[in-house]
Amino acid sequence: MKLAPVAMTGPNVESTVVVVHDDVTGRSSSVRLVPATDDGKIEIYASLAGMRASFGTENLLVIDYTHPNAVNDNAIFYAENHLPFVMGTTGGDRARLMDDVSSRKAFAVIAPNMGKQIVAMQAGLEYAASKFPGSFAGYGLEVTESHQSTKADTSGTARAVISSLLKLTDDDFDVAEGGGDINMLRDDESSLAFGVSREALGGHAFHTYRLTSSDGSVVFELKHNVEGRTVYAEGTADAVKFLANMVSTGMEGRVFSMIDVLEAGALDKYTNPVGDMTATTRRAATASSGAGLSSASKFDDDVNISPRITTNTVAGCDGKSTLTPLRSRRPIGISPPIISNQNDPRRGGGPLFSLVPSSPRFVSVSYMSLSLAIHLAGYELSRAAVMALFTSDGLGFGHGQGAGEGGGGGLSALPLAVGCVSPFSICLLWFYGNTLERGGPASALRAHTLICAACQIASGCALRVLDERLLRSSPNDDDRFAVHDVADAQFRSRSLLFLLFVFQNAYVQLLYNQHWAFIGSVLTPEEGARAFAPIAGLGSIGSTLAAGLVSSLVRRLGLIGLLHLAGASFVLSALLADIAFGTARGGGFEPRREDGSDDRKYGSVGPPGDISMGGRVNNANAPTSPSSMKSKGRSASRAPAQSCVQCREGGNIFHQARVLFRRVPVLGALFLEVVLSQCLSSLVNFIYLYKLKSMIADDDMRAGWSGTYYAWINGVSGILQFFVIPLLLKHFEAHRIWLFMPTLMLFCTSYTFVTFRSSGLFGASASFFAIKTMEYSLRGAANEMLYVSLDYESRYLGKKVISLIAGKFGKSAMAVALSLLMVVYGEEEDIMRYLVAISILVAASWLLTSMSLHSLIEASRK
Ligand SMILES: NC(=O)C1=CN([C@@H]2O[C@H](COP(=O)(O)OP(=O)(O)OC[C@H]3O[C@@H](n4cnc5c(N)ncnc54)[C@H](O)[C@@H]3O)[C@@H](O)[C@H]2O)C=CC1
Ligand SMILES: O=C(O)C1=N[C@H](C(=O)O)C[C@H](O)C1
Repeated sequence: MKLAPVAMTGPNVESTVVVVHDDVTGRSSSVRLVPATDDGKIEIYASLAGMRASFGTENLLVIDYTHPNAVNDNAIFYAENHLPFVMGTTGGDRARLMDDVSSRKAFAVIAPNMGKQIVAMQAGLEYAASKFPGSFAGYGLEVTESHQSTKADTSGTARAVISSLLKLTDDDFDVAEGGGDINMLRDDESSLAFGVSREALGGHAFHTYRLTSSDGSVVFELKHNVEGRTVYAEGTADAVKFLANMVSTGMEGRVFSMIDVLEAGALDKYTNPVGDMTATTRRAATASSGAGLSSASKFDDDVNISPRITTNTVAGCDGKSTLTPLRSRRPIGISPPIISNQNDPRRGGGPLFSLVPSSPRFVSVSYMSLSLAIHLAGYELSRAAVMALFTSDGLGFGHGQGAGEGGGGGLSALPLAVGCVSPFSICLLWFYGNTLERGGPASALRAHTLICAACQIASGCALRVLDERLLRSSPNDDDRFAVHDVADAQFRSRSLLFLLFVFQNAYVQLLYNQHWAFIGSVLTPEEGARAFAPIAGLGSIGSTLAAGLVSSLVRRLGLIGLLHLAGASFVLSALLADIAFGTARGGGFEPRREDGSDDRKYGSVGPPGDISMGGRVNNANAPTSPSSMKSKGRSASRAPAQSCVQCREGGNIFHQARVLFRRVPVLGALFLEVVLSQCLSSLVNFIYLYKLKSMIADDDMRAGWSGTYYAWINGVSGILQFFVIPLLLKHFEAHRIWLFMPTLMLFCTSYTFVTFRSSGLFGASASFFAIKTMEYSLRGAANEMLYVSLDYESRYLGKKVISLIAGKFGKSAMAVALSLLMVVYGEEEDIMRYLVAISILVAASWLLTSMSLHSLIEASRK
């Protein structure tokens, strides 16, 4: 759905162009405001003709939030021009309004209040009134309502509610023009005294109805207090969908109420009324107060909707009416969700989708989820093979065969490779963005997954040739040709492995984001909140199984065979993703580019997690999560529309971060905490890999060991994330996580130090195991719990800064430090012991930072 480029506005308003910005999707639309004068109407007629030619006669719908003075004329205009309309505007001559619309057999939803909850309350009162008329006989009624000082009329909602209450009581309450007995508050002082918050003085609707028995011994009070406009925008979205469906049935035009809309929803007559509205649409309407005209495209819905159905758009902007062409039903570019906050009570139960399992959306999401799981499985295979080859003595950076030093080392180039991952990811993102722009999401994902597969397979073939060359040449000081040949082959294989390492780590994250972007685009936020955890669980199972199989696969296929198998998994993943896109295309809900929209986001959504040094995708710095997506919606509604604009306009990200940290010190502390934890993560990973290489010289065995190790990490973090942490968080205060993580690491690194020489692999791998498991499970939940307590702007920018800078900075800083150390000292055992000692210091600094973060959280809670 799209906003139309033209909108009607008040006759006294200058014709102008406004830009309507959607905070959620980041998209903007320009809307030309045309005053509702005779001249203006000529322009509107011309625009209508153009829109109908472009989008189809039935694909236009009006949303009217204008002025009480305009109600009657506007309604006749819409009815005579065969424009179905949703009218929220109150006032005017209501009886005439109903007559005018009904007699013209026009389609409309007209309601003085679009807030679904308020409408449900009204319906309840009506029911009580019809069931128990007069049950409050003798009770006196008092009504106070407060609105922004600019509101021209008496609350239409109050009038409607009073008409129901007057069926219950015999009070002679007067609701005449001008308000009658209603106590109308329209000045800021009275509104504040009535409980309205200062920020909502410009837009609120507070209502209190009090019924008091004649002797004053019994008092009933009914309140509905709304700040902002989101609740109306949401209801309007439902009304639009409902009306589009009614039009499509071919029935005669009728005037519906919001109770009709609610009842239709309750009876599930059509699918997913809110879900099918785009976030853009809802936000645009949220920001609005005016009349909107919108257009829509045809779509075949998944269930219960006739193929003829058309859907229409919501439109609206500051006090105007808009014409809106619609292209896609779904927002694209939703940030990839990460599982966290599994204990979120808002998750609730209920079916996964409001769709039947055979519906195209269910099928397409299932295929994409499988594609994601196979992609992660392929990554596990590739990681095990690449790490073992990277540190191998023949093809890799070890010192065995080539230098004749008898096996060992192999990690000196690793920090540099890790340091190259972030810059390479940025280039890749740019490249991906271009492909996306040229071919759209489906072909971009296909092309890049196949590139990824081809690189694994081609590298495997090249490494096999180089390995044979190395085996053929016997390094012998006297045979200068053979020495040169070995050196040349090693140079090539090392360069290839270096590139493969960087490439593989950058690519896995990028493609993983694309899978989630598709899933996030196809599912509504409500469905997503239920489906993300099982989908992430499927991914977890894929990677755990693959990692667990590495050991037996490597025995059968060898390391290069493992690379080929990884390549084959990526091909399969591409195929499944293609089927997912194909199904979406067939169902008419394929995420695709939209004119003027910020669709590059589809491919450039922020990283859902990060890739550790040889690690899997983790959610340490996840920008969003299913639960946060929900809460994002919630707080976005609380936030002033311009707050996000400030986020974008406030200079470069470093400047924004400085300003933000000064304003929200808890985010500054979180930033430091993330930097230190990422430094430690890289360091203990390096120590673990060093120990692994020095204890297991055989490449195949090393790959097998590391596969099993990662299978345990994946498995344990999955169990923690899905089962243990939600349980624990019921009994322990969440902010203790911040202290728990570094304390555990202080113990683990001290243990590694004490046992470094004696305990073999166990001591070194324990630290890495602990930090990785926490990163995959606890970290995301901890971050989200902190973000959720912040205001919208802090959360939006905080996530951006922390995920973009803190995580990468921590890793890159450690990579640079380790690279320098390797150049100066090499891989000496003593140096490694120093590194373990340093890891204790880093863990201690992390603990100190966490303590300050913890006390800031405590202080803000108080
Ligand atoms: N049903 C519901 O749930 C809700 C209804 N409303 C109603 O919506 C109406 C507007 O409320 P606000 O946005 O607060 O008022 P507002 O005064 O901020 O905006 C009204 C806009 O309508 C424009 N306008 C005036 N005459 C027009 C015309 N002939 N054609 C097109 N546009 C015209 C004005 O230029 C102004 O920008 C009120 O009647 C209010 O009671 C508001 C919120 C919720
Ligand atoms: O003007 C408003 O703001 C509102 N108007 C409607 C009304 O008059 O009832 C609905 C809600 O009160 C907000």
